[in-house]
Amino acid sequence: MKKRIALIAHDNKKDEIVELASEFADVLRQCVLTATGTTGKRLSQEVGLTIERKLSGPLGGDLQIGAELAEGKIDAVIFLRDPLTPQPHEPDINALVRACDVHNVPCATNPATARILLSQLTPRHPSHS
Ligand SMILES: O=C(CO)COP(=O)(O)O
Repeated sequence: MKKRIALIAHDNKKDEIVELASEFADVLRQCVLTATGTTGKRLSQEVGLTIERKLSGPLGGDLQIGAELAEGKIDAVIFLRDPLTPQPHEPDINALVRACDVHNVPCATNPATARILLSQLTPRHPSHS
């Protein structure tokens, strides 16, 4: 069954999620993707991924993804948070990360962890020995 991945990035991290998604585009194309509004728009326009877009984060997108996750509909979350900029919807952000911990869903909050997570989803190529 296809993995269901949520992709989210704060504004200062959007270039990084585009770079990450480009790097792992082959893997991500094999997954069912969802994203918050602006992140999803950039990933579909700049990386060409097919993504279900929720509302923008400050308007409730994190909560929509958190609700799906609580229902068992999300297998992993890539959430590139900006730790240096206050966010008006901080409670929503915390709720999503908390939901990951409650339901034991992998949640990568920085690119280094995201690369490890996405590498695990990369199909192994059989050797031609
Ligand atoms: O704010 C966000 C996550 O908390 C991201 O929302 P956007 O992808 O709409 O910018």
